[in-house]
Amino acid sequence: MNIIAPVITIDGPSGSGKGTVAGILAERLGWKLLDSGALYRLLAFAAHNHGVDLTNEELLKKLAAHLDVQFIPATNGQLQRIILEGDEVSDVIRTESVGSGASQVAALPAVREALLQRQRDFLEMPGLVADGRDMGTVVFPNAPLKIFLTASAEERARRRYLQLKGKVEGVSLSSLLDEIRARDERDTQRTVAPLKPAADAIQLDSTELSIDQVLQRIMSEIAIRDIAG
Ligand SMILES: Nc1ncnc2c1ncn2[C@@H]1O[C@H](COP(=O)(O)OP(=O)(O)O)[C@@H](O)[C@H]1O
Ligand SMILES: Nc1ccn([C@H]2C[C@H](O)[C@@H](COP(=O)(O)OP(=O)(O)O)O2)c(=O)n1
Repeated sequence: MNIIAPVITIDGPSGSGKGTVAGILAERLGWKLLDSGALYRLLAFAAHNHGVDLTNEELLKKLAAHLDVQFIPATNGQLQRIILEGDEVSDVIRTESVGSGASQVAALPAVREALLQRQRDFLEMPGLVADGRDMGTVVFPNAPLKIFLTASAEERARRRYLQLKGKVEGVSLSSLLDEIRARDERDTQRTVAPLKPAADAIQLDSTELSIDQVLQRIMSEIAIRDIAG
């Protein structure tokens, strides 16, 4: 019998806490993790390295189909590691400039199409936690639990600022807020797979919630649905 593994999708805008919450949930449940944004970031980063213009849909589609990438799962409190063409790129793909490039290539339909099956291939027993923009709407529309995580743009910029301060030079709260707003605009306005809650998603505003409180809310939704065994 072919048993389909359950998926929990966590979609939402930049800085809402998706990656943090998805990583902790996957570890807690012993499930696989799909950080779909990393795929778009890797593509933008690889395009830059190979001198491919971020508007060249044909070449980006080919690059996306052949991306040589390895995700090494988190263990014992160590974060997931990402290897691109043999080099560790876990940190360098997290800058706001790579995020902005990711958002540009992500608006191209041929790129999304090229990455679709690669994302679905992450699904395996006992389950998958998938974070991104279109996990609940396009990639895993039958997921038994869909979360749409938000927070005010000001709070998301503040979180990013705290995260990057001391690690990245010249980071400023006001430019982060501008960049976050520009990315929100591009991600929600694009015609293909725009950022929006699935009709059956649970919307969670984390502006006033701690990471633990967000996790508690999601754990109670998992318990209600009895999806984690
Ligand atoms: N509820 C929260 N309260 C305060 N800080 C948070 C919360 N959720 C996440 N963070 C912090 O905000 C930053 C961005 O979170 P992240 O998970 O990368 O967001 P996303 O994946 O949605 O872009 C991280 O430093 C994270 O620790
Ligand atoms: N499923 C996804 C995931 C990310 N993207 C695009 C849009 C986002 O602005 C970029 C980067 O996504 P990522 O989740 O890594 O960004 P944040 O951590 O939320 O800042 O990629 C997408 O279009 N679809």
